[in-house]
Order: sequence, then structure tokens, then C-alpha cells
Amino acid sequence: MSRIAYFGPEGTFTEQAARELARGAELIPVETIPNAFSVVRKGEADAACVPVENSVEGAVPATLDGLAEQEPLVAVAEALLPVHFSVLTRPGITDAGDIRTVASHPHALAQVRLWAETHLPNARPVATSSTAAAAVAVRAGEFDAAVTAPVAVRHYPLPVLATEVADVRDARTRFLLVRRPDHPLPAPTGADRTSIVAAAANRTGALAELLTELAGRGINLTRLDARPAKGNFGEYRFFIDFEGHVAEPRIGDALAALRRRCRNVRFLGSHPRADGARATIEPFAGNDDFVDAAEWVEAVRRGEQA
Ligand SMILES: O=C(O)C(=O)C[C@]1(C(=O)O)C=C[C@@H](O)C=C1
Repeated sequence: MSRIAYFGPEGTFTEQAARELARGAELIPVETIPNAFSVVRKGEADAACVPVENSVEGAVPATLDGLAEQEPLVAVAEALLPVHFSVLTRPGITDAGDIRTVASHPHALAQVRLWAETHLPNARPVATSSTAAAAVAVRAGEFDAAVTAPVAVRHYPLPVLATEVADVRDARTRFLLVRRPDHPLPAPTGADRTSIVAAAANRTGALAELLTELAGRGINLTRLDARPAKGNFGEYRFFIDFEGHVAEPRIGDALAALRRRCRNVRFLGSHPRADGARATIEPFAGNDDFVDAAEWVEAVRRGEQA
């Protein structure tokens, strides 16, 4: 049976995503995102499930940095979960006005800030490593309330002050299943996402050149994030997600062009999209167009131009 490490402890949103992606695998909770990557790199787990982006709060920095640094890992699947929260309290609290501390993962705290201003007027937000870690801390008496995934109360029985809490309705978080790159990639489906990270040179137009390689091939971006390269101040790594699969001629052509532009580009995976959205194909940029164009050049070289 394969083993999947996930950003835990039990009762996180990530555990739910891992269950959706696991297909009978053994699930191993790990307390931080860097540790989830590290057990996969060391071969102690076959894959790791981690959050990558939230529709309200954006990218999860620990995931982006963990994919850009150390030995390469590739994403082979993704899950998209609706996100709203339950607020659990320390036993004995009868009045929300008595809640002085409210703990959770920073992404979760940011998604309930307006609700907390109204309903927990005396509470100070405190960051914990995950939503479930906040529930553990409330059980241990460290904080008065925890903002958690709805499933958390099954693992950490605590009084429930509120459910379905979210400042923004229909929020979603996307999760990745990543593994070492020494396995066949998932097959293309026509509704795939490819991810790369590139440390563009610090000079005029460097990022625009990379994006132009994609735009010129009719490739639609689905995300662009920047994180500090952690060397010189002002130097960034760019995380670029786009429609398509590395096995397609048009995407292979684009990746080769990116590599020519930037030696420091890392492939982070091609896998089916959780929302099933099919790639937009521009009239000049279908896979057949790339194959036909390459065949035409070969014919020209042979002196057989039709
Ligand atoms: O702490 C958790 O439960 C997580 O799975 C992490 C995480 C995140 O990183 O965004 C996942 C979904 C929610 O947006 C809040 C927290």
C-alpha cells in the first residue's frame, strides 16, 4: 500500500483533500508543510498532500518555497475543496465576549477576520501551524477558541460556537499531491494544468519574455505568483501555472523555449485539473498545428515543400 504524508494533524482541510486523492493509501499526518516534503524526499512516504492556493488568501508560501528548493518534486494530482469554518471553544465558555484568544492557521484567520470583529470583539488572533493544531491547543487550555475545518470537531470534541463561518462565500482551496519525479507522469486528459517555477534574471523585460513565450503559443495562464529568491534583495522566483500537459507538442515547445530563456526553470508537474476545465486552444496553436509546422520545416529541409 502506498503512503501519503499530509499537512496535519488529523482534522485539517488537507486531510480531507488527501482522503479524496488517496485511493486506498495509508495516510500519515505531518505537522508542517516542509516536513511533508521532506518525508517524500527521504523516501519515507510515496507522496505528500499540501495546500497550494486559496481563492481568498492566495498562495500558501511554505508550499511554493518547498517546491522551488532542494530536490525536485512534481505534482501528479490536485483537489479543490470548498472552505468554510467552524469555531470551537474551550469548555466552560458561555459568553463569546469572554473569548480573549482565537487561534488558527494564518490563512484561516484571514478568511474570518470580519466575522471575528463582530462576533469575538475581545479576541486576539493567534497563529498556529494548522487549523487542527488550533483545536489541539484549545483542548490543552492554551487558547479560548479555534477556527477549524468542519470535520475537526469529530477528532477534538469541543463546544461549537458557530458553523459555516466565512467572510467570503464560496471560498475554495486547491491542494496538490506531489511525489518524487522518478515515476511516469499522469496521462494528458485535455483538461490539465502544468506548473513551473523560474528564477527570471533581474533585468528589464525578463519576466515579460517568459510570459511572451507562453502567450505566443496561445497558452492560457491559470496563476502567477512571485516569491523572493532568498538571495539578493529584489530577486524573485515566479511560479507560473498554465493550461495543458507537458506531453502535448504545444506545451513541450513552450517549455523548451522557457528553458532557452532561463536556465533556472524547474518543472513542477502536469496533472488533470480538479475542476475539469478543458484547455482553451487558439486557432493557430493546437497540437496538430505544432506537429504540422514541424513536419513542414522537415519537408523544407528535404527539399520536398508541398
Ligand atoms: O490548516 C488547515 O486545515 C489546512 O489544511 C491549511 C489551509 C491553508 O493553508 O489555506 C487550508 C485551507 C484553509 O484555507 C485554511 C488552511
